[in-house]
Amino acid sequence: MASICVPSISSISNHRFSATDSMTTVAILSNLSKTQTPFSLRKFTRSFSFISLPITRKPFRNSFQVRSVAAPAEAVAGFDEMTATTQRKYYMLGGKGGVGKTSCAASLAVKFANHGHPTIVVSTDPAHSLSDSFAQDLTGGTLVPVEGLDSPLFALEINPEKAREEFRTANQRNGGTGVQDFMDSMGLGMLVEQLGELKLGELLDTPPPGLDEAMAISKASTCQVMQFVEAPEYSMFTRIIFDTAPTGHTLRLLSLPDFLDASIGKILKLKKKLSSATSAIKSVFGQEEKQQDASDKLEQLRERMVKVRELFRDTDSTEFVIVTIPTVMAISESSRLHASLKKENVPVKRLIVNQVLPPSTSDCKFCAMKRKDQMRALDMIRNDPELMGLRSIQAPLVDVEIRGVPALKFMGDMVWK
Ligand SMILES: Nc1ncnc2c1ncn2[C@@H]1O[C@H](COP(=O)(O)OP(=O)(O)OP(=O)(O)O)[C@@H](O)[C@H]1O
Repeated sequence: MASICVPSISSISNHRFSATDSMTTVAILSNLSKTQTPFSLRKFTRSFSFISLPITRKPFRNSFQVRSVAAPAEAVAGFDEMTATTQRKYYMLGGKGGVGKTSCAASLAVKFANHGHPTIVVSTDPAHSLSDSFAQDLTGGTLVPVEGLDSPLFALEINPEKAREEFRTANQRNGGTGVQDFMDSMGLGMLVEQLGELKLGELLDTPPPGLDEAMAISKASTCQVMQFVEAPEYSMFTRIIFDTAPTGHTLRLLSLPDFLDASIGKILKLKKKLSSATSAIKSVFGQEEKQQDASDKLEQLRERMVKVRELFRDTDSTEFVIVTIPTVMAISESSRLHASLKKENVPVKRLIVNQVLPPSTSDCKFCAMKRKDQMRALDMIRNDPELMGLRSIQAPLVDVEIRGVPALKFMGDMVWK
């Protein structure tokens, strides 16, 4: 009998129960029938071509199971609890590039929607892949309904170009072409040089590579998140999922509100100190209104950033899920990511180890070597002081790309239990 080394979506979708099925296969299939309406289950099976590749079932026994690596992880809620309340929850998924962040985020969004939660999945990664993952056009920087589900699921790819453009235009609208004019309009022109220490000038005019983008996204995300929180048209959504950019970018994004808050706070303080001394001169030159306007806007931005920062550190409403793969490099990066998130007080409970090779019973030497290598990496997680306390969830490497709603549903049922 031919055997394959990895779980096959196509085979599983065409599968009939039998007494010889491994527990895992039965679990997958019974999960599918439990969570899908007969209609969507039909759609699921229809969406894959039926190739009759027999799968070697026995070795799969443990490969889909959720494994906890340390005692505190036992207390981490399973999917039933994640879905239990209608109180709004935010999930951020992050990790090294290419490990499966988008697939995990999109699969969680599909699963929440299928469990009756009106859901939004937001990509803050400048190199968006939500559209590719859902196999639908979700571009444009606005909320787009995801097709193929019976419940409301919307996607949003934050457009960094648009956000950056808006940021620059707003900056120019504040009275000129750059930071000097902006600061002049605040009555702080002469302080621009002294503000070098804050790096605000650089930040606004000639940001180092990547920082303007991070800032634009941070601003767009901040505004977007606040829109989710405040605007009545979003109040129906009970689950908001962020597919974040690879590690470095995400960390900068998380720490930017703090940095900007401190910078804006310092500017406002300076402005206050100077305002009484300069108000007479300002009123003569008729700049009072413009200054007040700029000052109010800065204050508003600061308040929003404080709110967003608090929201992302609120253990009741928010969770950051780290996604990794069983390689030394990815795990080392996940460990550093967790350390940084802890420092930022961002709640982390779960670690998804994606693309784990199930044991092979064929004589594929490459598969056996690869699996051995992955087992060493999994050991590393068990012994890593940063990662050992997280609930570790293993997701197998499957034999086709995870693309489209049915495949995401399949993945969601493997990962989110
Ligand atoms: N368990 C899996 N089995 C097989 N293929 C997978 C699995 N998880 C993800 N993939 C595939 O791996 C590729 C990368 O996945 P994905 O885009 O989700 O990663 P990412 O971490 O979001 O990447 P990026 O950092 O580039 O945004 C995709 O082609 C996806 O279909």
